[in-house]
Amino acid sequence: MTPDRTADRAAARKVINVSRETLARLDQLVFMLDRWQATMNLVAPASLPFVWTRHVADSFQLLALAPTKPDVWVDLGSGAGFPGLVVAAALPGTSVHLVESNVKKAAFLREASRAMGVGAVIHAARADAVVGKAIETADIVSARALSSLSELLGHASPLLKTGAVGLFPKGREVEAELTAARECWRFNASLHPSLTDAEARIVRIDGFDGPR
Ligand SMILES: C[S@@+](CC[C@H](N)C(=O)[O-])C[C@H]1O[C@@H](n2cnc3c(N)ncnc32)[C@H](O)[C@@H]1O
Repeated sequence: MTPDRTADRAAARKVINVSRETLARLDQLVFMLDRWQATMNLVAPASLPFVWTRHVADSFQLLALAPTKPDVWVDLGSGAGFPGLVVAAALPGTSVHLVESNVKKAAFLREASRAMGVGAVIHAARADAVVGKAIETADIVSARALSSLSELLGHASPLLKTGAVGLFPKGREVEAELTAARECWRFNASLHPSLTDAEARIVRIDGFDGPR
């Protein structure tokens, strides 16, 4: 491990307080990401030395905002598995669905899930093709860096309507995104500070009544 990577993993461990087994699964995720990143662009190359804080811990912090022991967690636009594979590593009893439209990234998710031994269900499809269809209900629906909040609510609406809690990490434009989303949708939202980025917030959707 490079000195940067070692220090970054140690910093992330302040947020990621988990069993040895879960940590081993997360180490395996990072190992797989390094291996596949050599031939395809899974995450921004500049973020790789900081993969533990920028991606793993940033994903892990969502767990504190979720109801305890969710049965079903759906992550939309999972990319390299953030936050979906981190959730799957931390919640072995939860059925975790990862929806990713890029077939190469979906192949990575399948291989990484197998290597981690987490058995996440990978859907190589666009969110709209599976949400409300193959996936009818969930306790949690998450998405990081997929689209604007308003579009996210559209993608997640069949699950939010049936009672899922939404967890959506957002950057400094979060207030503007909330204002725009309120023009299209009726929902209750709370904002939570990010433990990994002082300017970021996590939007938690706790009630959703559909379009305006
Ligand atoms: C910017 S990346 C974010 C990946 C990951 N969530 C993260 O935060 O690192 C957005 C991902 O969503 C996928 N994507 C875009 N539109 C999608 C859709 N409608 N349904 C499912 N996945 C989609 C892209 O292929 C890409 O992997």
